[in-house]
Amino acid sequence: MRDIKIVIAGPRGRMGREAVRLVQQTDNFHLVAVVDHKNDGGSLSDFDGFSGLDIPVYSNIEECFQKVEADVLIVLTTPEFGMLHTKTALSYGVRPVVGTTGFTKENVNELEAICKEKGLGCIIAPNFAIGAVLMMKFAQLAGKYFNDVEIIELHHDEKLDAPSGTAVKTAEMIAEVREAKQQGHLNEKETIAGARGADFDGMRIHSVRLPGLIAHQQVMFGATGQTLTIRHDSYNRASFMSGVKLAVDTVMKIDTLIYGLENIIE
Ligand SMILES: NC(=O)C1=CN([C@@H]2O[C@H](COP(=O)(O)OP(=O)(O)OC[C@H]3O[C@@H](n4cnc5c(N)ncnc54)[C@H](OP(=O)(O)O)[C@@H]3O)[C@@H](O)[C@H]2O)C=CC1
Ligand SMILES: O=C(O)C1=N[C@H](C(=O)O)C[C@H](O)C1
Repeated sequence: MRDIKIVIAGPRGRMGREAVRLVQQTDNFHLVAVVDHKNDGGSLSDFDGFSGLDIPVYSNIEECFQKVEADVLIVLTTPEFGMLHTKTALSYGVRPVVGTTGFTKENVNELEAICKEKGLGCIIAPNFAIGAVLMMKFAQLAGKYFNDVEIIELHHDEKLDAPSGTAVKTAEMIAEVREAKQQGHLNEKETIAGARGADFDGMRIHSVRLPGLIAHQQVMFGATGQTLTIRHDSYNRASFMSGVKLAVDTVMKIDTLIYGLENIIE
């Protein structure tokens, strides 16, 4: 297995901390730097929970790639910075593995064009958990047979984007196969704005935010006399790490952009 030199953006975050652990535990992965907008210089070991990790810290991603040779950037920052970090990595010939959510269709298209032009791999994964990827695939299968669907995503209350990247991806995948339909009663009216959730191609997406939750989603289908519910729960962030590992290994072997782990799992 070839050695892969990795930079992580957002190392002090909930996902970033897990990713640092993953890289440390994987023989052919080597953490060469981290990008942390609030800290510049010094070492990752200066921060709580990273003792012994003598890894350089850069606040400026451009400076990071000018000084450090890297193969892959793992992007685990906030929706506001995800696009900037991904584009910067590509401009330095570094392959991005993007966990950050909140990308628009236009963002994905723009990145796809850059990857094509440069012949570089990039993976954007709205959800790295294998169970969540299966939940989306199963929901897509069900969407061929049921055209009434409501997606209910439930997350911790520190989450910045709504709906979740997973919910949007699920809706996109269902929309590829579902017979178009505007759901609910033709004359339905919200007496409180937002009561019926977000409208994606006539499907509804509901976002629940509560302390105590991590990342959960159920996709409910309905037809005469029956419902079908497909549900996935992540109880911790370690649940995402086998997907991050798969994405890092895979991004080194591709020269285009892949949006969604369902496109790379066997
Ligand atoms: N694809 C997947 O499977 C998963 C994706 N996610 C997504 O990953 C992202 C991160 O989630 P999570 O870890 O929970 O969020 P956190 O808020 O815990 O972490 C984000 C981290 O990014 C840091 N940060 C913000 N801006 C910058 C910047 N410009 N440069 C460097 N670091 C920066 C923040 O620092 P500070 O707080 O100091 O500002 C923080 O440490 C979200 O978009 C989330 O939706 C989450 C879980 C799974
Ligand atoms: O912010 C999170 O926590 C998560 N974000 C991703 C999303 O928006 O779908 C993936 C997972 O649901 C956890």
